[in-house]
Amino acid sequence: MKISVIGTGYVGLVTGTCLAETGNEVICVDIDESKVEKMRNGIVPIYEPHLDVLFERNIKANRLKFTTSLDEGLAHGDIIFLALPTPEDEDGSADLSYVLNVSEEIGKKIKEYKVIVDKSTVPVGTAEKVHKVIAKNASCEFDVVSNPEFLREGFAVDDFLKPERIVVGSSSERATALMKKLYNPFVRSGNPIIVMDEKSAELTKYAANSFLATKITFMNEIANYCEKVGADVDMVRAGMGTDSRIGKRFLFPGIGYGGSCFPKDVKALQKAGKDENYDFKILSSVIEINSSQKTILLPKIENYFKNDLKGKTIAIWGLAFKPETDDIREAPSIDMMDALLDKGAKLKVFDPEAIPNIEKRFGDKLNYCESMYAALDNADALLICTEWSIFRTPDYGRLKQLLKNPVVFDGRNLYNVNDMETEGFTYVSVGRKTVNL
Ligand SMILES: NC(=O)C1=CN([C@@H]2O[C@H](COP(=O)(O)OP(=O)(O)OC[C@H]3O[C@@H](n4cnc5c(N)ncnc54)[C@H](O)[C@@H]3O)[C@@H](O)[C@H]2O)C=CC1
Ligand SMILES: O=C(O)[C@H]1O[C@H](OP(=O)(O)OP(=O)(O)OC[C@H]2O[C@@H](n3ccc(=O)[nH]c3=O)[C@H](O)[C@@H]2O)[C@H](O)[C@@H](O)[C@@H]1O
Repeated sequence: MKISVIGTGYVGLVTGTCLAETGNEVICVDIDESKVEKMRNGIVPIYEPHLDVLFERNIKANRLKFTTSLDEGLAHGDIIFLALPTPEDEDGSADLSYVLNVSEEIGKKIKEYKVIVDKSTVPVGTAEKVHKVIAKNASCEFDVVSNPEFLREGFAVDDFLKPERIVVGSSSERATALMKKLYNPFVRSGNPIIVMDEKSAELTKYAANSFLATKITFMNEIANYCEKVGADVDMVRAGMGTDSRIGKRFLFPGIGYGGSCFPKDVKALQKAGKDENYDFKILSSVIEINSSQKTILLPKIENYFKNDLKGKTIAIWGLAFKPETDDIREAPSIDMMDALLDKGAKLKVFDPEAIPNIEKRFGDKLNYCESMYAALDNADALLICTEWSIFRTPDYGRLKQLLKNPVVFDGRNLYNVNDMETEGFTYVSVGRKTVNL
């Protein structure tokens, strides 16, 4: 099939590449000329594990092309995916201007039947709006489908190729048949394509993300309470998670959720509720708790240094909002770094992938290090914000030798508390006892 993808970010590029992998002819359109230039030169513009292999293979096979020309994209695809940004607007709602502006152009430019697929995360009623905007100028038939995306950054290729489900919101039999044909290769293992109306599909996406953010936030509150009463959140998590009704995943407490989606999507659903005079009280709590959770370790760091962080050097491991990505959007590390800089601390930072993005945000305010151990050299303490695998088994001897004080503040509970106690570290984590303070 002929596919066009408008917007070649984390979702668009993965969608385009994976659809090319199953034999479709794909053109990816992006407004960012430098990005398109890079991709034309065979460079994957984002860090996403396993994407490079598929990317290269499909470019070589002539199934994956890139352009800045919307006209070219619209002429090519029978199915046109919109994978455009829907960032948080000033009032918390999703900014639909990217989606609606491109839709307006689509209306003016399409000359034969097309299925316009909204893959961006958008509020209930957007498919209707997109339909209206296109219909204003369209001289041919078209259908609008809502097809929310559930991939996770860092696992995007795997999630796309082997989705647990595909949601198709469509009230057109013709469009639904095309979508089923397109996605059939991805659901051979028996996972379902769930067809529903457009509004339910749109809400499914917000409900899923908001539920997951709530699950994490609930565990963060349990963790905070564990510290008050001397319980161990790892034990509580294991005890709870084995109940299949609860499940083991997304119960890991820490310094809050970040990323390009949970924060904005929870706020967008809360705002959408408000617009209908519905008060999503649970979401308001989630937003408030997550915001304070991001700096939950700050008072503990201040306490260790007797409220005087001026001139103290803190090493930070992990800056991306989660491992296996270079994405720093809403990363808890940013809140911690802002707060520490504000208190007069100096920061030596390391992340395997996110430093270029962090450098754009912080400039020369930080000391960027080439390795995890270089960051420790002469630092007064270590703070961990992201659980990259390489941090999991450090050389404890080297850690102690390089740090001025053997103290680790761990926002992701990477280490066994008893091991850290035996190794002689002052070890502060989330929802577990602090040792050697
Ligand atoms: N990042 C993720 O893991 C997931 C994101 N989503 C949703 O997918 C949508 C896209 O998200 P990302 O891929 O993360 O965004 P992104 O910011 O990484 O990529 C968006 C791309 O669209 C391009 N663009 C902007 N205006 C354009 C235009 N007029 N014409 C052509 N290209 C244009 C930008 O240059 C950029 O390359 C959002 O609604 C997001 O909520 C959904 C599931 C997962
Ligand atoms: O809409 C989206 O963009 C995507 O948002 C999330 O994916 P992503 O943001 O890539 O990453 P997650 O693995 O979900 O992690 C999000 C945040 O929650 C935090 N988290 C996750 C799990 C956990 O147990 N504890 C926890 O604090 C992570 O550190 C991270 O900051 C969802 O998992 C995807 O299904 C969805 O498609």
